[in-house]
Amino acid sequence: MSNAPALELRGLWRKFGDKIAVSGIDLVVPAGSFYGLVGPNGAGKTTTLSMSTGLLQPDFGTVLVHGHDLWANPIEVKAMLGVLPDGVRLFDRLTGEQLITYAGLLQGLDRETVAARATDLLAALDLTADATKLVVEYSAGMTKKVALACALVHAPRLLVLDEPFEAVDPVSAANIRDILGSYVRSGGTVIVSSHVMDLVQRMCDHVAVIAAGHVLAAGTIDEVRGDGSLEDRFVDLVGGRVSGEGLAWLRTSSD
Ligand SMILES: Nc1ncnc2c1ncn2[C@@H]1O[C@H](COP(=O)(O)OP(=O)(O)OP(=O)(O)O)[C@@H](O)[C@H]1O
Repeated sequence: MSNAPALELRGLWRKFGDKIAVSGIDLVVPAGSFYGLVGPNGAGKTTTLSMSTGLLQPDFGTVLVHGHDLWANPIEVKAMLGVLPDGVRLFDRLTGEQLITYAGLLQGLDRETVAARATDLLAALDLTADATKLVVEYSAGMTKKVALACALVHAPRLLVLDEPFEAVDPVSAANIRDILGSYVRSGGTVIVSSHVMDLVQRMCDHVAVIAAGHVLAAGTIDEVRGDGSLEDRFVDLVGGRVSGEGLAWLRTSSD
C-alpha cells in the first residue's frame, strides 16, 4: 500500500433532498502532494471533503485513504487523518491549551507527548499568550488556528483543511503556510479548499476545479492553468461572470 495515493475518491455521490451536491466525483491525490480544491460557492467542496474524512456518509462511492477504505474501517482510517472542518464547532468552554490536549488524548497520545506538542503548536500558531483563555472568547482567526492545532497534534499522514486561511491575519497565514510546507516536505499530504486562486497557485503543487458537483479539471497546477493564471483558467472553466449593470438602484451618484 506504500505507493497508494494519499486519497482516492471513486464515484462519490451525495444528495440532499432533491439537490445533488456531489455528482460522481473521481479524484486521486498523490501521497506527498499539496493539493488545492477550488470551485464556486455551492460547488460541493465541503460536501466532498466531509465524505472524504468520515464526517458525512456518501450515498455511493468509495473513499480510500492510503489505500484503506474509510467507510469500511472508519476508526482505523480516521487515525491517519487530521481534519479542519468547515464552520468548526469546538468545545469552546475549554481553554486553547486544554482543547489541544483533549484532542491529543482522544487520539491516544500520552500526557507528556501531548503537553510538549501543545506547547509547540501554541507557539507556532502565535497563541501562547492566549493559551489559558477560553476558546469561546477567541476571535474567528484564533479559533481557526486552535482548530488547526487540534488537527495537527497527532501528526496525521493526511491533513484535510476546509478554508484554513479564512479570517486568519497575514502573518499567521504565512506561519501556517510554513508549517504546512514543512509538513509536506517531510512526507505528509495536505488538501486545502480555498477561494483564493493566487494563494492556491503559489502554495499548492496540484489543484482540482470543481463545479456543480463535478471535477472540471485536475492535475498539477501547471497542467490545469496552462499558459495563463489559475484565476483565468478558473473563470474560463466555471463561467458565471455577471455584469453589475443590472443593479441600477445601487448607483449613488446623481449624474
Ligand atoms: N446539509 C445540507 N442540506 C441541504 N443542502 C446542502 C447541505 N449541505 C450542502 N448542501 C447543498 O449542496 C451543495 C454543495 O454545498 P457545499 O457546502 O458542499 O459547497 P461548497 O463548494 O463547499 O461551497 P462554498 O464555497 O460556498 O463553501 C449546495 O447547493 C448546498 O446548498
